[in-house]
Amino acid sequence: MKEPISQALKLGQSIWYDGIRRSLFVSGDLERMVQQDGLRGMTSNPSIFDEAIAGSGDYSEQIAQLRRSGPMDAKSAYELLAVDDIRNAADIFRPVYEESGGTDGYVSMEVSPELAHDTAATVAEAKRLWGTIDRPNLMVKVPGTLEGIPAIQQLIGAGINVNVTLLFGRGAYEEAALAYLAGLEDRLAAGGGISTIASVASIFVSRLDSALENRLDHSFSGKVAIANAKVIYACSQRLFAGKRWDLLKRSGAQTQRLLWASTSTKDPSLPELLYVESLIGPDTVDTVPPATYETFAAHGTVASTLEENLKEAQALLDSLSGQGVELSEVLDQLLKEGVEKFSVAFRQLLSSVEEALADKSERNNWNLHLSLPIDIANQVDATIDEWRAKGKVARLWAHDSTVWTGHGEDAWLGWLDIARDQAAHTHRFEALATEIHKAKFTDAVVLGMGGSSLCPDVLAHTFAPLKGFPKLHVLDSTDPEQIKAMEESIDLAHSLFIVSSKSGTTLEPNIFAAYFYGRMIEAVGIEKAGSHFVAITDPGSPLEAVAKRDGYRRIFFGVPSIGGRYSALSDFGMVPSAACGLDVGRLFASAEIMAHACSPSMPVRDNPGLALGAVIGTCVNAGFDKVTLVLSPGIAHLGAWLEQLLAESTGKQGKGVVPIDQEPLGKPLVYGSDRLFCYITLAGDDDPEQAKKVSALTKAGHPVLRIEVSDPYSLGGEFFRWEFATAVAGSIIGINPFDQPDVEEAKVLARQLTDNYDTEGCLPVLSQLWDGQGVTLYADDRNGAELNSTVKGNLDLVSYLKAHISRAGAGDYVALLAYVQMSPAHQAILTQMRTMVRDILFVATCGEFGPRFQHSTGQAYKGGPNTGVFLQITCDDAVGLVVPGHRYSFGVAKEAEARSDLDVLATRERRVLRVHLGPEVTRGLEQLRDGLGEALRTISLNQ
Ligand SMILES: O=C(CO)[C@@H](O)[C@H](O)[C@H](O)[C@H](O)COP(=O)(O)O
Ligand SMILES: O=C[C@H](O)COP(=O)(O)O
Repeated sequence: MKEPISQALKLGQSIWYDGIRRSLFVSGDLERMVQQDGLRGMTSNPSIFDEAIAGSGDYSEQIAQLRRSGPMDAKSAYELLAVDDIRNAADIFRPVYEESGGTDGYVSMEVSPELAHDTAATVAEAKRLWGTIDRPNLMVKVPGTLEGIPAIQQLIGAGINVNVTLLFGRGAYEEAALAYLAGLEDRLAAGGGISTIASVASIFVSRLDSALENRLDHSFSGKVAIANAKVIYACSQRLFAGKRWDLLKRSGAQTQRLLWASTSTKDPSLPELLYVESLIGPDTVDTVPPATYETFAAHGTVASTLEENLKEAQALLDSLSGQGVELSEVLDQLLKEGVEKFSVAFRQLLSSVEEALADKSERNNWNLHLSLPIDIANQVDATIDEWRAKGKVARLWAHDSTVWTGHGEDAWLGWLDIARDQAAHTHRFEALATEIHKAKFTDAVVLGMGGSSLCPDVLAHTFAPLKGFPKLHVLDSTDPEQIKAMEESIDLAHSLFIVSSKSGTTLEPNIFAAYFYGRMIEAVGIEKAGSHFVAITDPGSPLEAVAKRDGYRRIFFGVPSIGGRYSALSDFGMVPSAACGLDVGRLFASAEIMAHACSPSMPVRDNPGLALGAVIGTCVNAGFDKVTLVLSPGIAHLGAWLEQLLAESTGKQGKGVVPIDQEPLGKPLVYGSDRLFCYITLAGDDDPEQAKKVSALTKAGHPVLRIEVSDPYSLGGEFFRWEFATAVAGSIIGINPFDQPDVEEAKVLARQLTDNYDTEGCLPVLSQLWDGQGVTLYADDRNGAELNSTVKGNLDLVSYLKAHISRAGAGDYVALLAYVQMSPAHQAILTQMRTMVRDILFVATCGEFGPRFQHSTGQAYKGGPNTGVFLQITCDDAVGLVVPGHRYSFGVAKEAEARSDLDVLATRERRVLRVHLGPEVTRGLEQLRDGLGEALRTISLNQ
């Protein structure tokens, strides 16, 4: 038994599970929780069933069967699904029921919330459910409304177990308890036995604090709901004592236990287990939702807390009127809202079932369509079979590092559960959205690199800005022109800066933060500057200290077991999204559905993440390692997130994916046989030209996989699917997908150079390879010697470019790494260069901006297969921008990053040449494009 659960039981409290879904049975998880953890019961409600049925693929198979079996209305279909689950759960809890003599082991199912104000209908419905489910350890849930109370008496009188739900205050509780006693008396009077009748009175805890959050000052935070529960407990002590009760007890009556419901904390500033740990005491039940359950089972603190300070609890409630709060009104309102909330969930649930019955929402292989050469398709099948035979999906979820290399991967799997955990706390994102909305910011700028900025970047480009919320931007370049351009595009005094760095030690976000904090002081004054900043970082990082020192508005924490590129659904991706008004709850819901589809409870063949990962991993091992991303226009920026995830995760030890993003599509003939095309489209965003070209590639026999994303919020699910697939591909390729050794090395080198600049006032002098025609070339000794021996005295730009670029052969790729402003004009020139290279050399091409790519594809360039030919492009900076607190400027920082990049590429024996342009960057790039064109023409003439 889990220690906290067994200790609570010793103190008289049974822990129940506040959740149900089919996968709990299929996976054997529920059985394990009952047998090994010591779980003693389960509750469900309309919201829980809505989440389970509408929010997962668990039921699609059964719904499809129902559809095939003939016309059926949504309510009947829902009931069939729910009844199956409740029966299954009741059977799993049956041994607990038997062994506890009928005090524990119950599973609750609620009557339709639409009947909450109709006594007769509630009684009839409860009796029908009792008969249909036909399990002695069922509890039928009836709300503690005015009309529910007489129904409780009648049902208890009829020998049916009742869970009285939606109780908020002492008055309603008393009514429920008296109805229970009266019901027992009725049954006795009618000659029935009462010893097998059980009942709980469900007191909803957290909702009271949530209702009072904005009405009381901070000193009341997290206290009122607990005091209210204690006052109810004191009342139950009185009701279940004395003459009336003794008589019933002698006839075998069981105490109607108090059950604490709504027990997860909703206010993020409160400890997660506050309500659970504060209400442990005799004759009680605590039903805890999944995320809270796991935390409590793992490290809950158990002490007999319920009976402490009972008198003070009443005094605290009495003091509320002095604060202008009429408690009884709040409690009435909560009941009203509670009924409404369950009714809404129930209606939503029925409409999803209806849709599924009409075949609108059945998930067909999760929109993944494959067109693979037959030998690859066979290998993919064999890989999936091997995963099934070796139970690798379950092992992956169980954090078994031997799925990969057995070197610490288990410590990096926090992303598997993050959607579920976040979904349980959407309240904190709602609070942030309200706060930012009130503050009337016009712009929000994420200052961060790679994994800490790419998810917000995708969402900023996918969703239009929302009225009343700031427009989302991302700054991930030290190019001074780019920083200035960002500053000029926003209204500084009305902007929010989100400094995002997991480690808190990355050079770029730290110097961006220093710069904009200084600018903010100039704009709004030192007192207010901090309120324009938010930090997202891991606990205890240097950035946390800066945020505290500078009085940042909020600090959000990452999860230490989630690496940057897997952090999209953690606060790194979700805080900026919520701040800009996106409905992060919808992103989590879609991610949860996908996570569930990828879980061990689903058939291995239907696992959408495994299928994708198996294709990628198999293709890479078979030499199709240039994973070419083709995205429909509305989600074009997803490519930058995907390339980081794939490249940084798999590109190491000379192996891995080389992602190719934003390369215009060409005719089938211009591609070598090293490509896997991933065509990802957003429904309704089709580009017919693009579709035609992809279809030509498919016909020509190139491997192509296609994914259709139904709407922008489904990106939540895609984030999870691709993370899972990348982890699977990493396992197939045979590397650790969670480290980034070569990125780290370049980061350290760049910091050394900038630190050195602070003491020396300059960077070390570089020796040139060649200088002329307005550009300077640099290379390390090995590359320099190789190029010099090829140009054979023809010392000009075109000859060097030709010598360098012609080193790329079949299976290689050419990467242009430009440390210049990331503007559309520059992007267009790089694209022209890439197209020329691809169409003449038939090799894959990458076009990246530095230093941004160093935190992304940079890992694969340095650590992946040694098939890259790199042309680094740097420039003189027209704008000088000093980094506050340092001697160096942003231009120097960028130069340090370019140098460290070049150094690491050279030490990894890569083919690399640096071209330094003058201060006129666009002209310099055009000159380079023309020179490259000429070089390629002479190569093609010689072919
Ligand atoms: O069965 C019960 C109570 O009887 C529970 O399922 C109860 O409905 C839930 O604890 C609450 O609905 C959860 O409330 P909340 O955490 O969403 O505020
Ligand atoms: O991809 C991650 C980047 O290197 C940024 O790292 P960070 O979040 O620790 O600043």
